Amino acid sequence: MPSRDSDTHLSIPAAHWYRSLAAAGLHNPEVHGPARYWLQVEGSFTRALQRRCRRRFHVDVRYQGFDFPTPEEARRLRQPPRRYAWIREVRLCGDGEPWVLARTVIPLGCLEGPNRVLLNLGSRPLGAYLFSDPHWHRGPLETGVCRLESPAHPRLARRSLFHNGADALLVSEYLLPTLYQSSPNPDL
Ligand SMILES: C=C(O[C@@H]1C=C(C(=O)O)C=C[C@H]1O)C(=O)O
Repeated sequence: MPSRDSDTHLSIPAAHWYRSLAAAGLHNPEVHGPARYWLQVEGSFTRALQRRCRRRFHVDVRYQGFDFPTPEEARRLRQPPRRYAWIREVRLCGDGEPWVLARTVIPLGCLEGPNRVLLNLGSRPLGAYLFSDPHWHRGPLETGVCRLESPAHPRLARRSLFHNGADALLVSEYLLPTLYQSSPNPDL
């Protein structure tokens, strides 16, 4: 997937998506290692990362604007190809270090009424909005196996649709190895 980031190991990689962790594990057994906690953690991912921080959590917005989703994203969202969506790419950083790269595709239908606020999130985490509004419901998590580009590059990812009535947006989170290689579980 093309990414706007010039820092190559911090750019969003191409990934294959699997409906279950077990299916992804056949392609990369690393899903059963320390990353597993992060691939499966329920509730807001932002909250889980904040619990892992010693000092400060912040969202570093790398890109946001209207653009075309990839063909695979459009299929997952059941959108016709080449229809504009609001696309947001961020780094989720803990204690000053990037831990996760996230890409969110928000079809135009999700941006009506009060959800127009999604256009102006800035560095406020998307999860804080989605999990505070009872109209949004998360669908099942998928596990992504990324194309390997360098040792510091994300190798594993997770994504899910968030539904609001007939509308849905797609949130994909790519784990940087620094997140799970030092301390796999925030409760440890
Ligand atoms: C969906 C969530 O929101 C997080 C915040 C994001 C953002 O601000 O763009 C992107 C991905 C998420 O990990 C969450 O916290 O679960």
